[in-house]
Amino acid sequence: MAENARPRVLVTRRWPAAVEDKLSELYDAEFNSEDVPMTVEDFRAALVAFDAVLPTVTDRMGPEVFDGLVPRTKILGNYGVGFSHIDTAAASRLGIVVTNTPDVLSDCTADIAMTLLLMVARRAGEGERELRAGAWTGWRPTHLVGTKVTGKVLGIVGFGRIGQEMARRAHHGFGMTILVQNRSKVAQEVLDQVGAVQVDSVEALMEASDFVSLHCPGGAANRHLVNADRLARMKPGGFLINTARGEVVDEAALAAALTEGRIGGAGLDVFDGEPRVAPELMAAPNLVMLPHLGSATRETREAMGFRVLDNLAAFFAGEAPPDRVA
Ligand SMILES: NC(=O)C1=CN([C@@H]2O[C@H](COP(=O)(O)OP(=O)(O)OC[C@H]3O[C@@H](n4cnc5c(N)ncnc54)[C@H](O)[C@@H]3O)[C@@H](O)[C@H]2O)C=CC1
Ligand SMILES: O=C(O)C(=O)CO
Repeated sequence: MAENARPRVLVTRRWPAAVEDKLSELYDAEFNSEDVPMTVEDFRAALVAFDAVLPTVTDRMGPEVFDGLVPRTKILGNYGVGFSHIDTAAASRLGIVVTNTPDVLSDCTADIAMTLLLMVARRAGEGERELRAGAWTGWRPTHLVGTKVTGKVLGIVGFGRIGQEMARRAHHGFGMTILVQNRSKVAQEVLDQVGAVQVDSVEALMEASDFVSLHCPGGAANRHLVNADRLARMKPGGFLINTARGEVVDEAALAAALTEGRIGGAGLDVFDGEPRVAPELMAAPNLVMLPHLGSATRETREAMGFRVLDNLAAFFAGEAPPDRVA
């Protein structure tokens, strides 16, 4: 970069206007005006042309994006907390720093997990569809009878920032008993805030919970963490909620469990290979699906953008970016 030249920054999707304005003010910023996911070739070209590239969850940055490059890019400022779409080891080998946007989206993502839990338990999607179809014949004691949420057991897989927010909502708002399964031991005082008990296996959690909500990262390590065997361990009538990543659940096994009525229902905000949704899921009963809305509030989407800006500012000032993940 020539001395005093502003860093060249590429934003891979459209961002909230306030953040784009700030980026244009501070950097030589370029936006993907068509707002469609970039290809591998687009990324390879970007990595040799820009000082910073700001990708997001729809950008698959696998090894083929980085292979054999001599990049100009020094930082990938991911817009989002999950970064399993980026081959961080390949980026690091090329000396590229990777950052994410934690915390600012935890509330809203937990809200969507709670929304899915309530919607599927109380058959809200079915009810709305029936009413809009003009098929509602009136109140009756046996109409769209769902499952009570208050006082039930919620099992949380992945007790990090979002998992803990989910537990707060469920425990303090709905009197739920919280079980936790986490990769590492959770501090007792953190469990005590929501009266939670940590169990030592996913199996134990599935067997003891009325509702299971997934809040771990995606990626190869957690692919099909919820598989046919673990689904079979759920209580008959139990519910599965996934706002983590699509690949965490074996979707074919989930669709079978729903279709055969082995579990009560499921709520999904994320899908393996999204935006494609597996036909088996489309056909499955007792399933509420949302198009990856976890962080989709005006306030949060702006905060995510400004969090990326904080990381860029620190990086280009020669300081450690606060949210460095690789
Ligand atoms: N639906 C949506 O729009 C959104 C989805 N997400 C997803 O939520 C994930 C979690 O975000 P945060 O809570 O901020 O991350 P975090 O890093 O604070 O928490 C993740 C937790 O999962 C645990 N974990 C990892 N693998 C595990 C396993 N196999 N079994 C049990 N626990 C495991 C970790 O130890 C950690 O405590 C993100 O990685 C992303 O994939 C995040 C934001 C929005
Ligand atoms: O931040 C993430 O990981 C998302 O999935 C979108 O906010």
